Amino acid sequence: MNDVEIKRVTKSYGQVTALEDVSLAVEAGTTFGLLGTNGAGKTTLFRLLIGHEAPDAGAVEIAGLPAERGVEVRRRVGYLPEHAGFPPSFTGREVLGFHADVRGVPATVRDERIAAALATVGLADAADRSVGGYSNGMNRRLGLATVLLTEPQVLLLDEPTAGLDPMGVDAFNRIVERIAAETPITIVFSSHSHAEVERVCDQVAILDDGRVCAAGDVDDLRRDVGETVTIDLRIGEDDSPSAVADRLRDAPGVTSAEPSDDRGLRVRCARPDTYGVLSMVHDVAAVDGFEVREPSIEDVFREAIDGGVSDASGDQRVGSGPTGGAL
Ligand SMILES: Nc1ncnc2c1ncn2[C@@H]1O[C@H](COP(=O)(O)OP(=O)(O)OP(=O)(O)O)[C@@H](O)[C@H]1O
Repeated sequence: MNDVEIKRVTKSYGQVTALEDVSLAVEAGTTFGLLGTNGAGKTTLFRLLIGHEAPDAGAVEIAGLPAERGVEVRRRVGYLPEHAGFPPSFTGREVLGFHADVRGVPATVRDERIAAALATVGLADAADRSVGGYSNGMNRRLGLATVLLTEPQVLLLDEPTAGLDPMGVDAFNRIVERIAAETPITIVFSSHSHAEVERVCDQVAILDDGRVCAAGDVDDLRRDVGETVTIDLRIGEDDSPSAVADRLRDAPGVTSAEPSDDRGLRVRCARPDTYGVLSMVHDVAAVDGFEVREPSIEDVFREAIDGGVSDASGDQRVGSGPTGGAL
């Protein structure tokens, strides 16, 4: 059973097409990552899912309801927008009390739900402090607590860790992972970070300029590009990475070869050709060091943005443009 069904959705704001012919399905119980650069259309997709806006074309269903039935949808779906803020003089517990009332949490379970939400996000000890004194990370965790109060079927988290320091990102993501493991909730989680999506999500869709350019199981997508490895080399001072890249680019098995900085060279090649490529570099330049990297979601993203197309069925066409690092 799918908790999210987006069928051929298009949404424009004046001349700007925010989403174009987007189709996605999220199976119940999945943690689904929406990965995309600034302006890719992630927030627009969330706004359509929660029924704050309607698509120009296509259909959106969530938690078994058409998204246009906004009030009913919001009883089943918890939406944490990108910039959720709270009155600084309120305590964490008061913020949650306010949200419990607004969201119609029954009085009989109100205090119990608030205590459970505080415990889940690790704020029980800070519950009676005013949120003006909370760190950024604590504020985000309080935001997460507000959307847990109704025990939703689906959680929509729009870039919940944007702007947090690595410790804050880690703390937030550990909570999301625990919720995903211990409850049947379906989670849709948007991010700019490949590493984060790879860690937290089972499924991913990569959005670029309003279009889905790859989607599917995180492991399957990684396997699709799994025959390509990335070799990061440090080239000795007497040689030029761009000259070495020029010589390698057309060599057998090499997908791409680009200087990565004034001494760095990044080569992508078919796994069986790794040794041959390293030998070729050694033949033409002094190498101070190298690292061979297995494929990651970042590689999937680059393939997709460079022109490849993939979908959840595993049907993939891989692009061959430069590996420019889109994020
Ligand atoms: N209300 C609006 N009016 C006009 N243009 C809009 C509006 N909302 C979004 N857009 C445009 O639609 C496109 C998609 O925006 P959206 O906010 O959905 O992207 P995003 O992936 O969430 O970006 P970010 O990572 O920066 O939050 C952008 O070009 C944006 O400028």
